[in-house]
Amino acid sequence: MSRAAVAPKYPSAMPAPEVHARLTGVTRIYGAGTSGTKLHALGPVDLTLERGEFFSVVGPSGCGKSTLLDVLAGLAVPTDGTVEFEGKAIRGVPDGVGVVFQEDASFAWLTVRDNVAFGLRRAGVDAAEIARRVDYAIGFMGLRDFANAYPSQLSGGMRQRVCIARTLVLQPRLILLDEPFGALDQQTRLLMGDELLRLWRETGATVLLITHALDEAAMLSDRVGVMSARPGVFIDFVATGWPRERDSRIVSDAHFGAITARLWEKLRAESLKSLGSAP
Ligand SMILES: Nc1ncnc2c1ncn2[C@@H]1O[C@H](COP(=O)(O)OP(=O)(O)OP(=O)(O)O)[C@@H](O)[C@H]1O
Repeated sequence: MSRAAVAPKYPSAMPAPEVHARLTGVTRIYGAGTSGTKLHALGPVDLTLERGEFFSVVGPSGCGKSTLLDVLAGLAVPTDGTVEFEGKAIRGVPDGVGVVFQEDASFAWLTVRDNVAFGLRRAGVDAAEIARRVDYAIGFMGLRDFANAYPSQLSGGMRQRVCIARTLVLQPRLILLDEPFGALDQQTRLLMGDELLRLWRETGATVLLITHALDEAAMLSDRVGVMSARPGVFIDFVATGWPRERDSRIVSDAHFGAITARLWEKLRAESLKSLGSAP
């Protein structure tokens, strides 16, 4: 056997990456099993998320990104293939997985504090523990002064902070975000990106972010997966090489431009396909 074949892939001082979630041969066909119209939305997709990595997905509109997230969240069952989280097949929403959606999903009739406490109350967590976790999440997301406000009294960015705090309070080990900042203006989006990086660093959670914004993907991620036009499959994986300590100031780094250029090069052709135009 050659030396190269037996050499360890990682130096002994550096632990090998641990698989946190894995999709193998996952497809999703809407309407499968019925006599009506079938729509092949996704796959086959193979994807491995390492524990603690920040992974983003970009792809043309309608290519199956949200479907991919739904499958990982246990909200949709794949037509084919397997989905694992922490070594176990996913059936239903797994404990330890938190989801943040694009739309403002805060409850208008509850205060910020009650919004954040909602999931814990439903789960029957005791009152002292709820108070402790809610205080932490509200403080972490900079919402302390708004704890007794209602969502209608907050800006879009603050409401999305409430939604993130509501997920954070559940102490997820895998956080799935579907276009969480899509409705926000550019400056707020970049600053919310900084908040998300801080949350990722401090919790050690694995993050999967779906975004249309290439700058967001390039700035936030350790790795970006580019999907094809529907049915979405991964056509490229781009490792950004950023240090763990990073923030939105890296948008002025020359390397940032190189990453977004590569993402756009791949995405442009696929987006034209999904619009029905020639590249
Ligand atoms: N419940 C459903 N039933 C039938 N078709 C669906 C359903 N949900 C999504 N689709 C279709 O599946 C395809 C993929 O949808 P999906 O929302 O996953 O894509 P996406 O990449 O997240 O889209 P966008 O970028 O516009 O948010 C689309 O053609 C969509 O119309």
